[in-house]
Order: sequence, then C-alpha cells, then structure tokens
Amino acid sequence: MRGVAERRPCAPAAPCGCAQPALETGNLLTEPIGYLESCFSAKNGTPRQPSICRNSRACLKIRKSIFNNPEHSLMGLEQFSHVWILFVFHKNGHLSYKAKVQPPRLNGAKTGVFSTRSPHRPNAIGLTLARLEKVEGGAVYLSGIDMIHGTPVLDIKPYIADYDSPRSEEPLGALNVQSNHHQLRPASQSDGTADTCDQRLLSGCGKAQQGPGTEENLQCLEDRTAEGNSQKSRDSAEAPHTLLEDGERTVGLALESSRSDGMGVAEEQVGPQDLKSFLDEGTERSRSMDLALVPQGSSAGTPWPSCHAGTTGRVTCSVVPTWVKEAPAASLHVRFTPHAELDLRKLSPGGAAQVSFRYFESTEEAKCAIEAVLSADPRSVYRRKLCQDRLFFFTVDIAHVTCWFGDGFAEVLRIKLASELVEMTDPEESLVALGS
Ligand SMILES: C[S@@+](CC[C@H](N)C(=O)[O-])C[C@H]1O[C@@H](n2cnc3c(N)ncnc32)[C@H](O)[C@@H]1O
Repeated sequence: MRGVAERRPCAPAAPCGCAQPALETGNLLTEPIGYLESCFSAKNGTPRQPSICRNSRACLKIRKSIFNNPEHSLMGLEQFSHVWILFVFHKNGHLSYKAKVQPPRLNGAKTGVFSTRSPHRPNAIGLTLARLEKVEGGAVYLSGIDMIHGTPVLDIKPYIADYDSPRSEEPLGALNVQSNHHQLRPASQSDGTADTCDQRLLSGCGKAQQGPGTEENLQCLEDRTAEGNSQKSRDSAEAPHTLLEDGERTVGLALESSRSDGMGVAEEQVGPQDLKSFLDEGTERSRSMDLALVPQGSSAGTPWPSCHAGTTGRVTCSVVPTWVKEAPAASLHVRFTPHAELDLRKLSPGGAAQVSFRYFESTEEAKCAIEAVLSADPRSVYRRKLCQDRLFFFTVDIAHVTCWFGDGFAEVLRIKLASELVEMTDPEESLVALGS
C-alpha cells in the first residue's frame, strides 16, 4: 500500500533552484492575521491553559495587510461565545524540540510530546480556546487566554460544541459507568481545554465558590452561541440533577489502560486496505475500554472518563490520562501580605500610582487574576523542586508581582507598577517595543 509519505510530491523549485514552500508538501508559509495584545507580558506567570484565569484578557486586531477591511472577516463571529485561536509560540527561543517532554503536571516524569500541550513541538503552534468577549470593527476581544503579549496569531475559528466536543454514542449509563460522588476528585489544575471550566470555579475567584449546577457552572458546560444561549441554559437547567453534579460530571471511575494496543494502529499511515482492520481494532478498543472500566483508584495512572451534558441533553464524553486531571500538588492557597494589599490599592484608579489597569476592569478583578495564576502553581518542575525558596516574579497587566511559595500556599509580597509598560495601541509597534 502506498502511504501518504510516498505520494508526497517534490517541492517545486524556484528559478533560483531553491525548493519553494508549497501547500502540497505541507510547507505552509504563514502570515499572522494579527499580533495579540495580552495582559501577560512574559511567559513567567502566564497560565498554562486558558481555563486557569478567567479574567485574563487580550485583544486581537486583524491586520490590514491581511484584509483591506478587517471587519468584513469578523462578520458573524460575534454570534459565538468561544473561539479557537491558533498561534505561534514565538518566544520559544531556539527552536528545539524533543520527542519526550516533562509536563509540569507529571512532576518530572516524561511523556511523548504529542500527548502534551508543550510549547516545544516540531511546529511551534499553539491552540487556545478563548472566550469571545466582543467583536468591534476589525478587533476581537478575548478572555481566558494563556498567550503572551505580541503572540503572532495565525487563525481564529469558532468553537462549535457539536463539532469540537466528542460525544458518546449512547448516554453515559449505557457505557456502564456509574457516577460515584464520593470518588470524584477535583480537577484543580486541568490542562485540558473543553472539559476544564471547573478550574475557574476552584480558583478562588469571586464567583468560584458557587456550588455545582449554578448558572456559572452551567455556562461553562454549554456551547453558548448567541442564538442558542438562553435556550441552552434552560435545557441544561432542566437536565437531571445527576448530570450536573460536580460541574463537568467527572465520573469517579478509571479506565483500565487499553490504549497502548489500539494506539499503535493510529500511529501508522492508514490507507484503504488498512481501514477495515483499523475500524475493527477501533471497535475492539472501545469495546475493551467499556469492559475495562474499573473503580477509580484501583489502577493508578490509568485514563478516566470525563463527561458532561451537551447542548442537546446528550452526553459528551472524552477520556484523558489521570495525570492530566490530577495536579502534582493540590491547588495552592493564595494570600496577600498587608503590604501587597496596599500596593494593589495604589494601582487602582485614583490610587497613588495615578495609573489604571488596561485589561482588568477593577482592582478586584486584578486580584482575582493574580490569585488564579498563583493557585495553579505557575512554577516549572525545576523551580518547584530545586529553587523552592526563590522569589517568583510575574507581570500581569500593569502589575509586577513578587511572591514566594510555601507548603500548599503562595504569598504575594509586593505589587509594583510594571516598569516596561508596552504601548498597546498598535500591535506591530508593540512588537518593536517588546524587542521581538
Ligand atoms: C502550555 S502552553 C499551552 C498553550 C495552548 N493552550 C496550547 O495548548 O497549545 C501555555 C504556555 O505557553 C507559554 N506561551 C504563551 N504564549 C507564548 C508565546 N507566544 N511564545 C512562547 N511561549 C508562550 C506560556 O508560558 C504559557 O504558560
């Protein structure tokens, strides 16, 4: 059987003899549609996933060099509540990548790069599901982002739960999975995207303490397109209570690892002749997954299903390895010294610093964002293990935050006006200011 690799055409040669990038070969010459203006100016302290900090805001202006009338390209987008953002990890430094990486959640253990969201990958492309706050002219305003200021954005696509969120063929009950309330674990620092809104609820932010099944919680679980917003919320509110327990309805069961066998097939190039056996094995795999359901805790390190009520009342279902759901450490308690509280007040409108936040609407929101960032423990594994006593710094909006970490907590010591404030008006100019 001829694999795709064999069919790959040669890159057409330019008159100079150099190979030219061509779509057929997968060599895409990208042109950013815009550069993100983000409340995070550096990698340090930037959330690892968009779900960590709900208030993290950004703006993307579509460049006129892409479309003469950028606003035309955004027509209709305002009807969606969430968008996928495809971007370049432009601050990766030297473009090195390894087949195995050590994600922070594995606390030093290695796993294949493609099973992680590591920024260090063969093509330094990131994918973030962001909340769409508004569309104004040729600009989109986003929140819940994990990208730094100046990030080149390649594309925007609407998030459509019906397409983007896997659903089980049958309701969860038919998968023979029983929800066990007592065995549920808090997904305190999940790195997933679609299933992790509960992180916001756990992050200690204002509304975070709302109980399961609240409006906030429901919204997280919903595809809230403008058209269907109210109806969908009502639909979910009417869903059986058991579907809404514990936010995303994480099921207290683990799947015994039947992955390795099935996955080998997917790693190969799959051609028509392989299709039947691939499908057969796929069926086998799902069958064995069903059969391999075991109570959570009895098999450490196994995947476990995570399901929630979809917009149509059907159950969406996905499986992730346990390490994605389980934080290496529980989420941290965040506290501010009286000095830091005072510093924060100085940055408030009318405060001594005579400045005001650019992305946050209030001092409370800024405080909430700082709490969310720290409660998810933004330190690298190296820092966590070997530089425990070191001070940790990060900048969010105009606040430069100094803190330290102790056992189970992070304490904010000082908040100063960020010294290098980047002018946000023109992204391309901002890039120059950033030295990119
Ligand atoms: C783990 S990645 C995940 C990004 C995206 N959600 C994904 O799954 O592809 C998020 C981290 O990438 C880093 N980061 C964000 N923007 C970046 C950029 N433009 N260049 C390099 N690193 C970036 C920050 O340290 C942030 O914590």
